[in-house]
Amino acid sequence: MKNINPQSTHAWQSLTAHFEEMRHSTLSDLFTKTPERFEQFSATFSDSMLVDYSKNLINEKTMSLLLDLAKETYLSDAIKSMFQGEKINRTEDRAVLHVALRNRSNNPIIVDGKDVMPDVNQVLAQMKAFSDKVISGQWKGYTGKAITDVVNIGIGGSDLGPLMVTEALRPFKTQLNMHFVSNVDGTHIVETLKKVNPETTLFLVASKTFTTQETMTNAHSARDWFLSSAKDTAQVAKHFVALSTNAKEVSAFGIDTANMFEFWDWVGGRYSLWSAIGLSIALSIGYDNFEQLLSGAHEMDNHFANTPLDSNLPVILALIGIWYNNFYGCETEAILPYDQYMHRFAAYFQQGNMESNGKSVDRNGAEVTYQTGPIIWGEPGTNGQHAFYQLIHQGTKMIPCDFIAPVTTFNPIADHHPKLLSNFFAQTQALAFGKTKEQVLAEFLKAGKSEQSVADIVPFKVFTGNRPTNSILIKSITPKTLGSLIALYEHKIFTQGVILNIFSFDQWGVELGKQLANNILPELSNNETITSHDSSTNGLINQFKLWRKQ
Ligand SMILES: O=P(O)(O)OC[C@H]1O[C@](O)(CO)[C@@H](O)[C@@H]1O
Repeated sequence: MKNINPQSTHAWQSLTAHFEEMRHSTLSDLFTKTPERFEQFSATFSDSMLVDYSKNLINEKTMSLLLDLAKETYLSDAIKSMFQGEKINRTEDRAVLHVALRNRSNNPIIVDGKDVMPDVNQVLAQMKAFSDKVISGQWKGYTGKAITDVVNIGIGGSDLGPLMVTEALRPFKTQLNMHFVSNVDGTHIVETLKKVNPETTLFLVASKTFTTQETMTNAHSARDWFLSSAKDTAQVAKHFVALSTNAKEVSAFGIDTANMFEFWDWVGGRYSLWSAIGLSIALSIGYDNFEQLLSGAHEMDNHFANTPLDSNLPVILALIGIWYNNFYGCETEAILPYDQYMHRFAAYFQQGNMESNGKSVDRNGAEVTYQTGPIIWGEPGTNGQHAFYQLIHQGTKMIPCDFIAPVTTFNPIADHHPKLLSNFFAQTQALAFGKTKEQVLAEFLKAGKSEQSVADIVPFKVFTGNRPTNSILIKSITPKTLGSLIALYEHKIFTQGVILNIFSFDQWGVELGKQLANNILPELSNNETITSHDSSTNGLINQFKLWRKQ
């Protein structure tokens, strides 16, 4: 990967000038000028997904300059480097190969002179055999009963992905009850253990490093709880398996490495749901459905790797994101799924995007002089409409939004789905075109009010519009289409990282807090007054100690 400062490119200079032309354009004007705008700025993927990006503040020139930016920053070469297993995660000296985990065409991918595919396929076979056994009831607990409940203990990428997918694919569920414990707050594990029976519960200890404080603390508490019933450490093997890259720590914890599902350092935590970390997904929806998820992602991988940049969906979405982030000065992006099952989708990509592109040092080690990754947030529609959409519609900030909705529902009760979808369609329309003062007034006049009597209220009812959105319409949320959708967002993040000249696959920013917490933890074990920190930290710790004593 070449380390090009995006601001040094011709395209960046041209985009800066072009922004001055565009900043006063409105979506209404853009749509009026080009009636075929939808055809021009939308595309379908695999006959199951429609991406409409026409309600953005872009024209042909914008897209052409953004594509120049992608070319000048050697995006195509970077995509090749990732798929070929080059060590593009340079600060950790690792390849970035979540694409190998779902490489259903099985073509060799070489890392350090070795094809990784045989190992990938071997772990998939192990996951299939294990999940089949547990789902069929063949795998027995220590009293001979079949497993009814699965508790995934993990955090960050070892939690958010499996949790999001198992929720999104609930209509495909097996009979197993799934639970996810992530927080080191004892409440999380305690409340979960209240719901399960040690005789019929399987714990998946999911941790790439197997050293993460939260996960190891929860795993030890789960094991203690289990042993208080089973009374025999030999029974742990029937109830605890590990999903990890660290065989040494797995054995040290007391899990037989025969019950370990391996993955590799070239799988980033936040890109790991496709790996052994996805075992909870395979248990929740069955292995065949898990494989469909991989296939959907693989299809998007092929699209990303082989499609020219100007019709490459992850690239297009990434470029539009850069347009708002770096030229319009938007700080956040909202992801708004109109699908209750997808209620963790935004939270998942909050980690995906913010841990990947929340960097301020470029690939040369210099401080950046431009904005990098956006703040990601969101909630499902229609709930968000009754909470924060007020600010999106009429606030002072421009918040580009992605609206996502399925055409069909798994719960076709009464007219819920048409109502849901009418909101999905209406919201992007309202955001784009707003309501003028004249329209507000006309409505009042039609209702028999005089212009004079409503003059005071009119300004509050005006919607400026011009608020950009993408709409992603999906035939149905299935394992396959969800796989494609996740991969679409993953590659969008990759593309933005390449263009913004940052390393998207490390996460040094999480280390300092961990280190300082490790320093503070022993200080909490006694009642001595602390003086070694700044006055705020000392004050907080000492008040904690005082109130704890009372
Ligand atoms: O799987 P592990 O090693 O327990 O790490 C969990 C999470 O912690 C992080 O390293 C930092 O928060 C994430 O990147 C990762 O997903």
